Amino acid sequence: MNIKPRGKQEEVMALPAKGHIVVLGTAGSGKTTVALLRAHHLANIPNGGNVLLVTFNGALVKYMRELSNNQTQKLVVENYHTFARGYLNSRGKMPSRNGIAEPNEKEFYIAQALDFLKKKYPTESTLKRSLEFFIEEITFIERFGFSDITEYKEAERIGRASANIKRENRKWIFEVYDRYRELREAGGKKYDWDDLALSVFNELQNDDSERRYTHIIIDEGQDFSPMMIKSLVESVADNGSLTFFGDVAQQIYGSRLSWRDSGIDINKVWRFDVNYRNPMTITEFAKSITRNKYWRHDGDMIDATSQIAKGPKPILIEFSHKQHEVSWIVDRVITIGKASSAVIICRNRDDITNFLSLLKNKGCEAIEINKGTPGFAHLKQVYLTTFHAAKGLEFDNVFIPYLTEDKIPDPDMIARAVSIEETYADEIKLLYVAVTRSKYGLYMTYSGNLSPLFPQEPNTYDFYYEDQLS
Ligand SMILES: Nc1ncnc2c1ncn2[C@@H]1O[C@H](COP(=O)(O)OP(=O)(O)OP(=O)(O)O)[C@@H](O)[C@H]1O
Repeated sequence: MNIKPRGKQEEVMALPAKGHIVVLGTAGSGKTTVALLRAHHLANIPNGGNVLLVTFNGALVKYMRELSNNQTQKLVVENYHTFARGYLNSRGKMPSRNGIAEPNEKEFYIAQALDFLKKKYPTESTLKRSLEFFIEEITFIERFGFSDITEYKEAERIGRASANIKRENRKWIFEVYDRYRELREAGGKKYDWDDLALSVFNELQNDDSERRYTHIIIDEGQDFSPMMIKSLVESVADNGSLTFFGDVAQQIYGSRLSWRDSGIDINKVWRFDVNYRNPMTITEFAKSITRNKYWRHDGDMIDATSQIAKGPKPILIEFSHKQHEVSWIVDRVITIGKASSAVIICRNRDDITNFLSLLKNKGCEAIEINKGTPGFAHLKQVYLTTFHAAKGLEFDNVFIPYLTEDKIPDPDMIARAVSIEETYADEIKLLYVAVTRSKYGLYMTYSGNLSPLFPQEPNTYDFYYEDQLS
């Protein structure tokens, strides 16, 4: 990485290797870059300790490992769950067979717990709420790590499901949670993916041995639950440092969770507001997404400026048939992918599979990005990815197909939604993440009715009907 930190990036690089640091930065402002540079800097301190650079998803771990090809032995790059499993295993607290309940198993045990309590208290109305309601609220309890009903009842920042539940009725939800854990443990699953962090935290409290990491750096921190961050704070050696990088505008997992609830001890927040990736045209378009009525505002959001003045305006194309839309994207992405990196970002895996086979029929071996993809994103090549896995990555050209009302927001998410409004607010952030992946061109297409999440400001993009295309 031959990047010279500039402005506030340089100031953060120069901060002492002790204590807690929080950096909030807009898309493309160099959070991942400075996270990597600082990780290397800390790992190279003579006689210094080990450094953990931790992020949320597997694809980004691969990307960061690729960027830091001169990994030193003292620097470990991994995702939170790998860290958590490894730590619990080192303490003899991870069953030899996988002891973590997958989301479908979690749903199964919560449904059982709910049935049990409904039978026990047949007239209690709180217990008549939907299964989705209980899954969402139990996940919230786990991510905050409330260890008893009193803590949960007193919590000010409440989960969105419980927002319309009287405080005295939260005890019913907690009872379902207790029963869920009993049933899950009886089924051989000591943890689920959302309460792993609480177990790590509790274990660390009883662990007097020397900490493995002197410094921990968190990238994409906005998607870490408060309990995950608390456990990382606890994992750092006393003489060490914790540096948190995040962007609330890109919070696509666990909304309503805030790093401010996670025990990070700071007196100053650093703000990166210069975008080094997106041309000004894309930055302006991304800002228009945040002015959509479905966007949920947050005081930690950064008002961005772009470092790159020149670039084409984003393009939106309406097609009369989906078939035409797909053919246009396939032809166009193959042409563009010969001279630059080009990605098609889809809402779900089925669409990716379809594009992969259509591209293959035309002799193009596109790469699907997932946690196993080795080194990518900067090659002249066609890529495919989901909105979620695109997080943190960048490409010269980005294609986003199927921007129709029946696809975005995702109908499955709407069907399971406890609150439609909140689901819209979550889904619109996915669109924001996707558009800000582009270093140059941004092509968006649809056939049918345009998604309500698309910005209502036609001056921020160029619009074409398919018959206007050359
Ligand atoms: N000081 C700099 N000089 C030149 N290029 C930079 C600088 N800082 C960052 N960049 C470039 O800007 C782009 C965005 O950086 P990076 O991916 O680190 O941003 P980010 O804040 O993590 O973005 P996001 O949150 O959107 O994933 C990268 O191509 C990076 O190389």
